[in-house]
Amino acid sequence: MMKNTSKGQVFKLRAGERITGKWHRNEYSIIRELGSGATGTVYLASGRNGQVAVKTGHDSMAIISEVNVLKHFSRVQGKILGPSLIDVDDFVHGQQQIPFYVMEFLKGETLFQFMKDHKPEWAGILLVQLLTDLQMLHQAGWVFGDLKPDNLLVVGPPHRVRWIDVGGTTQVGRSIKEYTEFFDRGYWGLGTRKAEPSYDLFAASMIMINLAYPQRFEKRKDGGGQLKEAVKNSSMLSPFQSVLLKGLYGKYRSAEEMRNDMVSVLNNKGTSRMSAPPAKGQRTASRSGQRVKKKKKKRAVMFETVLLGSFLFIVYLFYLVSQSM
Ligand SMILES: Nc1ncnc2c1ncn2[C@@H]1O[C@H](COP(=O)(O)OP(=O)(O)OP(=O)(O)O)[C@@H](O)[C@H]1O
Repeated sequence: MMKNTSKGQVFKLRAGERITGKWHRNEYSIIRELGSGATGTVYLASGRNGQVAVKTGHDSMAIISEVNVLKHFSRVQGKILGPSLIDVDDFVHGQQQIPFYVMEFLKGETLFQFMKDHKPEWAGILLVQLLTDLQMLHQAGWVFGDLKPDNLLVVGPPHRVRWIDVGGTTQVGRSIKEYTEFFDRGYWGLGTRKAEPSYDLFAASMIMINLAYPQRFEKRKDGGGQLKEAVKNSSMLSPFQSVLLKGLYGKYRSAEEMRNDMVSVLNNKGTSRMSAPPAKGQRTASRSGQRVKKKKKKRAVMFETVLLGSFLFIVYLFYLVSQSM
């Protein structure tokens, strides 16, 4: 099913309203709306143990299906991939019984907000984190499906990409349940809509393309060639070209393979910059020339120090990522 963009919501809860679960009797006080989509609306609310995200819907089957996916996520190798599930219940609103579930509130920024304040290298680091989680999900027999920036948040520090909206998660081998054209390899003529790891890896590459082209773009005749061109023409993406193109063309067998390639590119990027040749034309005989030379040298040392610092920071981040696995 292509994602329905019409926001068919039956009712809205207002700030300050309280809902009480019919079965578990837990009470939640609505703080504000976080967002809404085809299956329901998500609210920030306060519960007995602090802030939570409450998703209400009108279609109980869709809500149950999301709850089932969240339950599966919580069992994936003991690592929480999506927001953790806290409560599932119904509440009565007028004549209606409304299904809802309560999950961990992920306090974070969208990928676009985050990238505005951070260096382009961060896109690569977030991709590495995403691929690490995808590897676990795939190993557990699931494919994320509707992978796109809207379904990701960056929490922290330490900064970490987390998934939200697990509605599109599909068991390996089935047909992708939900997709968004720009991130769908079927739309670009680069593969089927069968749920397999390579489906998510295509979308992971497209997330990077979307970060470089926030306005997105329409497909032309040769979708594959067009994406290749888009990667080559972007200074943000071209260092990752080999990895992104392999992801787009379905050349990776696993998220782990793509992740390892991405880590190598990030490492090489750090070291090759540090070993860059010194600037030309520094040799002068005069004393003023010597001063210029000294200044340049000082600047070069500072530059190298900053680069070395950034490189060590990236290595430290990888260490944090591996610790959180
Ligand atoms: N656990 C959470 N923590 C913080 N914010 C959340 C959480 N879950 C959802 N949100 C916010 O609520 C918005 C709507 O979430 P929802 O899951 O309904 O996504 P959607 O794609 O808009 O909906 P649908 O799957 O129903 O089409 C998200 O874009 C996100 O900003």
